[in-house]
Amino acid sequence: MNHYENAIETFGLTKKFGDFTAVNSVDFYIPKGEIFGLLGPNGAGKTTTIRMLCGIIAPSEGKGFVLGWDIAQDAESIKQNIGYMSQKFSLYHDLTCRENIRFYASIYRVPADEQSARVESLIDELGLREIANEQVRELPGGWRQRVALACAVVHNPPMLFLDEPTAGVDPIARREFWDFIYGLAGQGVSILATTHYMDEAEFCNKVGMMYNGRLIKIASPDTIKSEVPGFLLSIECNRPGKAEKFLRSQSNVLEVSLHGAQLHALLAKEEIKNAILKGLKKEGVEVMHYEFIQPSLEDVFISMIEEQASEEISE
Ligand SMILES: Nc1ncnc2c1ncn2[C@@H]1O[C@H](COP(=O)(O)OP(=O)(O)OP(=O)(O)O)[C@@H](O)[C@H]1O
Repeated sequence: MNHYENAIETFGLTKKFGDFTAVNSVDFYIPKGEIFGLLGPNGAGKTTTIRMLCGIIAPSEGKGFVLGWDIAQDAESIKQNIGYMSQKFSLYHDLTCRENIRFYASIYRVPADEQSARVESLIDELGLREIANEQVRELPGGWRQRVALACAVVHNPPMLFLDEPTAGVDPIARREFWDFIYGLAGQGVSILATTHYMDEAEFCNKVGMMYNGRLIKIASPDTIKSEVPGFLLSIECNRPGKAEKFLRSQSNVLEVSLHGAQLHALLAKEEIKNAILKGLKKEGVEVMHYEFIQPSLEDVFISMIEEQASEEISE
């Protein structure tokens, strides 16, 4: 095994498809044993970044190192030493859950006399015992996701790539999934996971926000939260539509969004709250409840994208 400090390092990593730049000069690193979350809307370039790092497609420009190996030269060594769970879990539907895991154990050259023990221990760790003999085609998405995870880690890879591993999976299964991933990181496994779910970013040591092929921000989830420009006031009222219109007309209100029956207003200053509440009353809006809330990563991401878009317009 190579000597390395960072499981991943990239320098100006870029992928062009014809004239289109899918990944634009991305720089980041993942220290050994850390979880890095790549967040961003569809088409941001997350999967393309992973494919380059796994040695599946070649970068157009820039450099990337995985477990100390150069992605341009050592793709085969990388492939043998990573786990990769792609969006379309690559499972064999006519094989059982156990047969799928066993199959991947042979592909990844787990020694023959260790295969059974490893497969059975993963079946237990991931709670797959009751469906171990069922064909994958019979299983709902949440189970398939666990089987795919077992296949991706069967050879104990020190680096794991997870591309939207929990898409379409219910919140309890997502939580269990992340508990397992956390355990792996605790054993020194480094992890790169992409997700659309902002709440999942909170399981990560660092989060990279990707948009239009660029990594627009890298920070810890807490840092990102603390960087939100303003104070987020949540308002519950009887006429949300009218309240929204009023709030949008106020220059001190930076953003307004509707979340079910609640309005979120991002105030430039904390002290304008009273004037806002008075203004709503004057408009005939009855406020039942209000409170300042901690912005979610989604709130922060939206404001970063807006900032980025306005920078691009002014360039
Ligand atoms: N082989 C390809 N040829 C041409 N364009 C491609 C190719 N692969 C990806 N793209 C384009 O590159 C952009 C980035 O795609 P990518 O799949 O990396 O995004 P993503 O952030 O992973 O989004 P998603 O969550 O939808 O997978 C998209 O506009 C996509 O259409």
